[in-house]
Order: sequence, then structure tokens, then C-alpha cells
Amino acid sequence: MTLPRLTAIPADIAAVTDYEPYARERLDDNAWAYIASGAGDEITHHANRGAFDALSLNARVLADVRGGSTALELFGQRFAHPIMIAPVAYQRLAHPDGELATVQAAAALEAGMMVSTLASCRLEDIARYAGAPLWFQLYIQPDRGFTRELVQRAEAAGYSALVVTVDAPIAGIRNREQRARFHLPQGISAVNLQGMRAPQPTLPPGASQVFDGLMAYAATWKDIEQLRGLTRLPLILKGILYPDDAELALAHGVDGIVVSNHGGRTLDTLPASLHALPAIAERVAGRAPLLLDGGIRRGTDVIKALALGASAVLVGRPWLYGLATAGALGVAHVLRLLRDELEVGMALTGCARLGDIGPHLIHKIKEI
Ligand SMILES: Cc1cc2nc3c(=O)[nH]c(=O)nc-3n(C[C@H](O)[C@H](O)[C@H](O)COP(=O)(O)O)c2cc1C
Ligand SMILES: CCCCCCC(=O)C(=O)O
Repeated sequence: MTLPRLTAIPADIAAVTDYEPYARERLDDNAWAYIASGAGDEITHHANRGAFDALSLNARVLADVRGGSTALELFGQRFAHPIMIAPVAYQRLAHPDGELATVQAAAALEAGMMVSTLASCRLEDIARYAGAPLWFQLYIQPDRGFTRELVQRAEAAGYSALVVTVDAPIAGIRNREQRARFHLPQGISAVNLQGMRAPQPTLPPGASQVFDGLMAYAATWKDIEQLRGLTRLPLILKGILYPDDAELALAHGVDGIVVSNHGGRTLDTLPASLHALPAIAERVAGRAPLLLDGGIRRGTDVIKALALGASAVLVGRPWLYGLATAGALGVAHVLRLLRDELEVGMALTGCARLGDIGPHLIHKIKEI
């Protein structure tokens, strides 16, 4: 038995993590296993949070922050704040309105949003509600012709950047999903992939299901080169954790990078995204903006990510729990809480603008 969605926010929801138990009570075991789980033993999923908790901030007092602002510009697009909606597949698992509820909340809270290739609503329908920059997250499909048409559809619908997710050519091993026998319920599907023909290769005896089957049509750097030639939209790669890959991305004409381990949902025991960020920031050295996701739950987490080199952050599960609890209202409330916490955090660290946030804000214990 699942509880009905809320139409007002209860007083005991004061932080975004307070949504998790509310969401759990409103989702069945099947949806919960997909939404909440990480890969394997969920070591990376938990490490994402642990990395933020382990850092302390430096306070700065008596700073004049009047006229302060969280605004920023990325790829020539204006954002009221650096907190973006991460691409999340099949949002109708969390709420019948799915992505349509999320985009309306994002518009109300002026949050940039990335729409998944595996969205459960049509990308054109979602775009109609956009009120802040809307980016399309691309999973390169085995059918490259279909992939090109998808990109053209996103461009025509007004999406203003292409975010190619490169860390999940095959699904991670998610034991929680396996134990719950996760399946997409009737009526929920990747509607934007309708009509695509998936190749069904017959493998010779002894061939590997992974190398010769699932990975046979996986994207490579060549696809990034081709996409670069195909679109004039800013091209961003999501799922980079290793400096050499960041370097390769730049060499292939990529405009931005999302430092991400996919919320711990692909390969378990990858490093926390926050831990991977400094080395990538050092290598990229300002040549392209970096974004970060994985474990952002507080305004102070946003400050820590920016202090270590990110320009903006993506948030996944927290607003999904808001969506499951109270639809668009829940998503909007999660974004509001994070925005408010960011402003308080900036005020108390003496930062009037995002540009004032830097490595000096990360507290280092002085050796004695
Ligand atoms: C239920 C769920 C579905 C996701 N679907 C996608 C997806 O379709 N494309 C993608 O690039 N990332 C996907 N992600 C990963 C998120 O974009 C993001 O990297 C991750 O959730 C960030 O971590 P957080 O949940 O701790 O904030 C998904 C994450 C979740 C929780
Ligand atoms: C082959 C990759 C499947 C990923 C499905 C959507 C996603 O990104 C996620 O669940 O996480």
C-alpha cells in the first residue's frame, strides 16, 4: 500500500533529505529499487555524500554582501543560480505527471534542467513549459541515424545544449534492482525512442555478451567527433572522472564537462565525484566550465563544489523524492530549499557572488 501524494508541504520537511522517507511511503518497491539504488554495494553512492561531509568550510565575518547574487552565465546562457536538475529517466515512475511536473517546478525556481533521452514524456511537450535553459541529455543509440534525428528534434524544440552521457554504455550492476525484479510498469516507457529499431545480433558460441553483445554498438570518441560536426549547440560530456578523459574531451571540441559517477549507479567503487573534481579542474585549467553531480544535498555542498572548481551543480535524487511526494510542488520546494541554503552559506562565508567562492573557503587543518 502506498500513500497518496501531498498537496501541501508538511512542517517537518525542513531540509531536502526530509523528503526521502515521504517518497519511500509513496512509491512501490519496484519504483523505489530503481530510483534509490546505486550499483553493487553502493560504496560510490555513499562516498558521494561522505566526501561533502568530510570537508569543512571557512567562515568569513563582517563582509559586506549587500547586492549579492547567485546568478551566472554558462555557454552564453543566463542562470539565476548554479543548481540544475540532473537528467533522470522515466520520471513517471515517481509521479504520473513525470517530467512535465519537473519542468514546471524548474521554471518556477529558475533552475536549468537536463531532459533524459529516456524521459517518459515527449521532449517537445516538456520543452513547452521551459522557463529556464533546457538541455537535452543524449544517450547515443545503436542506431546512429536515429540518434542524429533525436538531436535534430531536440534542437528544433529549443533545447540549448547537448549533454552526452558517456559513463553508462551499459547498465551498472544494480543488485537492489535485481532483487526487486525491477521492470517498467505498463504505460511507462522511453517515449522519445519510439520507432527505433534495436539491432539483435546473434552471437557466435563462446562470444562475450558484454564485449560482443551489449558493447558492440557503444559510443566511442569517434561519435563525439561526429556529434561535434553535427550540432552547433554547446556539447557537454557527462560522466568524466579521470583527467586524461577530460583532456580528450577538450581535444574533441567539447565545450563543458560534468564530473560525475552517475550518482553511484554505474561502476561501484569509483571515486566520489567531489574527490575527482580537483584533479580535473587542475588539468582543464579554465579551458571549459566544469559541472559536478553526486551527493549534493545542501547549499553548503554547492559551495564546496564551486570552491573546488565547479561552475554549477546537478541534483538528482532529492527533487525526485520531492516529485514522488508532492509532484511539481515537491520539486519546487527542494529547489527553493537548496537555493536558500546556498544564499545563507554564501552570506556566512563572505561571498556576494559565485566568483567569490574559491579554494580559500575549504578549511585545512594546520599541522601542529
Ligand atoms: C532514477 C535515476 C535515473 C537516472 N537517469 C539518468 C539518465 O537518464 N541519464 C543520465 O545521464 N543520468 C541519469 N541519472 C544520473 C543523474 O543524472 C545524476 O548523475 C545523479 O543522480 C546525481 O547524483 P544524486 O542523485 O546523488 O544527486 C539518473 C539518476 C537516477 C537517480
Ligand atoms: C544502458 C544504460 C541504462 C541507463 C538507464 C538510465 C540511467 O541513466 C539510470 O538509471 O541511471
